[in-house]
Amino acid sequence: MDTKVINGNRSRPDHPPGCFEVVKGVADWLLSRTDVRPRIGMICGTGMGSVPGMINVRNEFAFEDIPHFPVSTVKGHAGKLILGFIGSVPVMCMKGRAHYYEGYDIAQCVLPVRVMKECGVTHMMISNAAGALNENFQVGDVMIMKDHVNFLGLAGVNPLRGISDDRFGPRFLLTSRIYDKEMRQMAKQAAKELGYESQFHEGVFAMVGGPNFETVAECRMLRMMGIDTVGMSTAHEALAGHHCGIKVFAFSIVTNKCDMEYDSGYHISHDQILASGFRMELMIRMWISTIISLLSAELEKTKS
Ligand SMILES: O=P(O)(O)O[C@@H]1C[C@H](O)[C@@H](CO)O1
Ligand code: HPA
Repeated sequence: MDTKVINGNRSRPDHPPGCFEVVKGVADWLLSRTDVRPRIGMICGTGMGSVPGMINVRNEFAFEDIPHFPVSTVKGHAGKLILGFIGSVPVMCMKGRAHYYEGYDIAQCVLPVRVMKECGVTHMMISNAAGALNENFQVGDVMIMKDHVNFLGLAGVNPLRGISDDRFGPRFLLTSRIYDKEMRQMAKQAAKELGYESQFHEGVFAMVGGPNFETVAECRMLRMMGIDTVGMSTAHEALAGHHCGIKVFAFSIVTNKCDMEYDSGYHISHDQILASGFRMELMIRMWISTIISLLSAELEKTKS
């Protein structure tokens, strides 16, 4: 049997999903098919669908055509990986994502993030659609993440679980500064410059496993815990990005309020969430474009 030792750990036979050799192989596969050397990686969830339209596209791949890439089965998630430029900034952009609730192993869910790192990405922008727990948030608002509660991670459904490979990052990771302060500042500055300030907040996101929406008791618990928005993605991607040294920025697009009252008759559906996200696409596009202009000066400084 082919077993080998990585970091003092005896690995399982063959390559476990998302191990370094697989990630490197996928990155090499992509880099041999494009001349783009991306610096910014983007994961576009619901409501960020117009952002890929800003890209001067050089190459586009369907997720299903990329070896080992998890394929999205959710309506509204196109499942395309785009390489190109926004202005002069080389980007690698996922139009849609695969979620843990679709049945993937958590390591498979973050494979694209690790591939981004191996392709040269230094900064990452992640978005999701989320329900608002904070009473001051309205549908159509945006919440910049300053922190998260990763319920899956806390329960051990963690992409850092398993054999520790230093080529990704350390065994024991400090996560108290997971969301990059400079990028958060740029995002707030961009919202101010565009006159969007009243719709933008900073707060704490909670990732739950989904795919069901939360019960009233769960929503009340989350609010009591000081959580502002809740959704079914992002925290594991942010964790994997931070682990491998990428500067991470993430935000929630508030597509609905959470149901806090029994027998309220309030209804949440994926189609409503898609419609709310769609209404915000123009604003998000302008905002992301402004953040990227602000970021491009910093990227110039660290060009290799
Ligand atoms: O990929 P995101 O997190 O934006 O997708 C949202 C959250 C759930 O996956 C689903 C619920 O409607 O859409
Ligand atoms: N809960 C969980 N995930 C979500 C929600 C929600 O209310 N809205 C959009 N994604």
